[in-house]
Amino acid sequence: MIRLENVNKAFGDLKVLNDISITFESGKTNLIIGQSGSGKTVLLKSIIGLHDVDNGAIYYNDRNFTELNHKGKKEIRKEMGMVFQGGALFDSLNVKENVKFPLDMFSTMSEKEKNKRVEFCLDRVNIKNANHLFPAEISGGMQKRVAIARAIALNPKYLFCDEPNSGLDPVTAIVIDNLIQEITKEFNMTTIINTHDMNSVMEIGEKILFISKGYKAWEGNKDQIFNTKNQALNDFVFASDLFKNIKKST
Ligand SMILES: Nc1ncnc2c1ncn2[C@@H]1O[C@H](COP(=O)(O)OP(=O)(O)OP(=O)(O)O)[C@@H](O)[C@H]1O
Repeated sequence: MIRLENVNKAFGDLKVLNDISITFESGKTNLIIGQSGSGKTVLLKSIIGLHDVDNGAIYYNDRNFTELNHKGKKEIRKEMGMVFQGGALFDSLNVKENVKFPLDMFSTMSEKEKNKRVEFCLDRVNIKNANHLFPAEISGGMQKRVAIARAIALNPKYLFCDEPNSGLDPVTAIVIDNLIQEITKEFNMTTIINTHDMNSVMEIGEKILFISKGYKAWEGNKDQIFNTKNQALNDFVFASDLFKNIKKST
C-alpha cells in the first residue's frame, strides 16, 4: 500500500501538485490518469523520490518515505520495480543481461541463483528462446515484456509503470496491461501506472486517480468512471466519439 497525504510540489512559481491525498492499494493496478501536463509524471517521480515534495507525506505501508534520510530511502527503493516509457532497455545488453542487470547491481545472489531468477522472470512474462537477442532484434511488445521481467527481478513490493503500453498496437497493449495486472495479483504488489490510454482504464482500472491541473479531481474504479458526473473527468474520458457512443449505449 502507498498512501499520499496532502502532497504539494512546485517548480518556482509553478504549482504542479496541489494537496494530493490518496491510497494506492496492494494487489491492485492503480492508475493515474489526466491530460498532458496535468502533473502525472511529476506525481510518479515524487512518489519514487526522484522529486522531493515541498510538503505532505508519502507512506510505503507504515513507513513515511518523505521523512527518511538517504539510507532509509535507499532501503525502500530496493523494494521498487520500474517499467519506464519505451521500455528503456540497455541496447548493448542482450535480453538475459538486461534482466540480470539489477541482480548484478543490487543482489548478493550467486551466479547460479541469478541465472535461475532470470529464467523464472523471463518465463513468467512468456519470453522463450530469446536470451541472446538484443533489444533491436525483438518486437516492441517483447521489449515491454523484457522490461517487465527486469522490473520484477528483485521481487519488488511496489511496481511503477510510466505509459507501459505506449507505442504498441491496441491488441498487444491489452496483453501487456493484462500481464501487469496478473503479476500484480500474483506477487501482491502495489502497482501504479501512469497512462492516458482509455483502453487501459477499461481493462485494468481497479483504482483510478484522475488529476486535473495538479489537483485530485476524482478517484474511483473502471465501473464508476463511465457514470461520473464530474465534468472535467467526463471531458477527458469522452473526448473521443468512440467513448461518447459507448456511454450512450450503456
Ligand atoms: N523539472 C521540472 N521543472 C519545471 N517544471 C516542470 C518540471 N517537470 C515538470 N514540470 C512542469 O510540470 C507540469 C506537469 O508536467 P508532467 O510532466 O507531470 O505532466 P504529465 O501529466 O505527465 O504530462 P504528459 O502526459 O504529457 O507526460 C508541466 O507544466 C511541466 O512543464
